[in-house]
Amino acid sequence: MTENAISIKNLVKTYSNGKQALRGVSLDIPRGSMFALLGPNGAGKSTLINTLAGLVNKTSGQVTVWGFDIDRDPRNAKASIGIVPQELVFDAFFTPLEVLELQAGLYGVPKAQRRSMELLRAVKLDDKANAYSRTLSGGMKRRLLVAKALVHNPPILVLDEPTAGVDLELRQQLWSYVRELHAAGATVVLTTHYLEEAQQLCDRIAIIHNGQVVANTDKETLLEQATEKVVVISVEARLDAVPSCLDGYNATLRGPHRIAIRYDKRTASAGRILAALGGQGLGIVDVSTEEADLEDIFLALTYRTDTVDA
Ligand SMILES: Nc1ncnc2c1ncn2[C@@H]1O[C@H](COP(=O)(O)OP(=O)(O)OP(=O)(O)O)[C@@H](O)[C@H]1O
Repeated sequence: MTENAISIKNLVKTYSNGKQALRGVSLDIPRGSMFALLGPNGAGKSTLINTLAGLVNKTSGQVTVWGFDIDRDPRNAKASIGIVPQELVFDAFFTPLEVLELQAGLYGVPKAQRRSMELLRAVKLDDKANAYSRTLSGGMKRRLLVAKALVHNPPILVLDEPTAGVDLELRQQLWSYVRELHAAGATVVLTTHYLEEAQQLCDRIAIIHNGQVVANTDKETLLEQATEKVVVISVEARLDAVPSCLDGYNATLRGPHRIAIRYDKRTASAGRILAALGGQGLGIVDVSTEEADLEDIFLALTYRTDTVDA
């Protein structure tokens, strides 16, 4: 039995118009992980997720979901995954309770094992159980889609850009529920444009760009790849220009009393920069450093492959 929730080998998808959306993607998503799939628009994230869901037919490659090959055992593969799609699509004339009951029916969940009301309570929609879906706000619809993805009790939950256009409070509610599911054992895969969200929520991160995986590692390792740091030094003296002792550094003024110096932490240190400034009689009053974050790494990686592709 495989340890991976999802295992993808050399996945290629070429659409009928010739567009190669996935160009040999290999990716293992460990069971029990909280996994982020990041990538700019058009990178291939939805194509990847829709392949897992059985909505897109792959061109070649091998995919297993919870150990079930999607070609040889599509029924079990589908039963192992719940997908929250990007678009808010509902039949407006069904109530949330009916939406969940219908979905349970589609998945063949016996009546005695259905838990529609429990799910509505979990996503805080129990008071809307019998309202028409068209009367729900965007955020409520999003929550209903999460409940819908969970009716067949799948061990894997995939959320495709779930918080795009969702306000901050709701986003936090949604994430706290997703965290609960994860703590209860679910494997969670999410695609997001909010890098900060991936950084806060996920333990593993893959970056996909132009249909290829350009990074796939645990969050800490990815963050360690950031080699650039910034030290910001505030001084008493009024500065008109960067002091000449910083020649050779990438230094800029951030106002008349602050200097920001970018440096590569492998070859320089804040201490050395301070030492260079120390003898100048500028009166150092404050020093702070800024670490690169996921966004910097993301930009560096996607920029690099842009350049390679060009
Ligand atoms: N049905 C289709 N026919 C042809 N090309 C498609 C089709 N669906 C997607 N594409 C193209 O495949 C590429 C990958 O698209 P995909 O939707 O998977 O990217 P994405 O990373 O999910 O982007 P977004 O964040 O914008 O949803 C894009 O260039 C897109 O235009």
